[in-house]
Amino acid sequence: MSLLDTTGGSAVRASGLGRRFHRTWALREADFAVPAGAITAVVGAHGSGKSTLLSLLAGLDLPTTGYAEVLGADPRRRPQPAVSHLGQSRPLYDYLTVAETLRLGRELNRERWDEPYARRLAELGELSPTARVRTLSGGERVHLALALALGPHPDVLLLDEPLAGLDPLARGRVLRAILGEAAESGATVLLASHEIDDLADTCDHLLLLDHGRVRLAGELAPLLDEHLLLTGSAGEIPAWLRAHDVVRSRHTGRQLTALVRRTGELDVPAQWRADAPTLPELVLAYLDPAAESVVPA
Ligand SMILES: Nc1ncnc2c1ncn2[C@@H]1O[C@H](COP(=O)(O)OP(=O)(O)OP(=O)(O)O)[C@@H](O)[C@H]1O
Repeated sequence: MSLLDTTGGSAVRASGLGRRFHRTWALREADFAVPAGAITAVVGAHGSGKSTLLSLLAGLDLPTTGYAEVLGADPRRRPQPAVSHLGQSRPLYDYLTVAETLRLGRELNRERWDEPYARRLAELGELSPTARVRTLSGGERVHLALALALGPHPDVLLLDEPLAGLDPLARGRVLRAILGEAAESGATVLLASHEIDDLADTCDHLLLLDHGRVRLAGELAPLLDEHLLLTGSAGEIPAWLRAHDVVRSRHTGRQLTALVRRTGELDVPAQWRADAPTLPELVLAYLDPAAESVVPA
């Protein structure tokens, strides 16, 4: 398995990183590194360990095994506020107004806070400065929480489902805000999301978790290049195909479709069709439990 670049310039690194809750391993033996400035999609089914990983990287939780490094330091000693974590619970004070919340953000991040930028982010969500947090809709809370997270221009941004509960228009706005921040300040972004379609044009790296294990990690374009979506006549998986990693194979009517990870040269016979997979096709092939997989577990 190719892992994210573990040579110099990593903003985030994990080695043997694991977290067990009672008898459940939420994350196991995670080894990867994320280069500075990368925008990484953290994807996986429900319960695959995404939030656990982001909490460990944010220093909000302790690993059971291994270690993580963020900006060259133990996440628990992270240089505040160079690392921002936006959790799924969007921690906000219900009794404050939007303006008071932003003021609190400024007070907590005096050295780095960019007031006009934070205000612009809040305006993106059409938030009235005098509105109380408890009166905001789920989407409006996301905008406010994002303004708090991005306001200090963090070097590393850990976002747990920032798009959840947003309509398609708002998802686009939020993604553009995140990308704008990354482009402007060179921030490293790890973005956990189930909205894989939205991530395809946004992220340049991928970290795919499956039952707490890292199944795929790396730069997105080469990862996509390593895989092929092959379509041919239904029947046994031919021997020339079995020489590679068949991630998923499926029969639909008279057709056999297989997503394959090339392990060397692959000459596709003329009667077979070969396509480059999209990001959603790649992710679903790895995660779909109904797959007739021949990859060893
Ligand atoms: N505090 C906890 N105590 C016990 N089990 C936990 C705790 N936090 C997470 N888990 C378990 O660890 C596993 C991974 O959970 P995690 O929340 O990291 O997954 P996730 O990929 O973020 O899921 P989702 O997509 O639903 O947000 C799950 O089986 C979950 O039940």
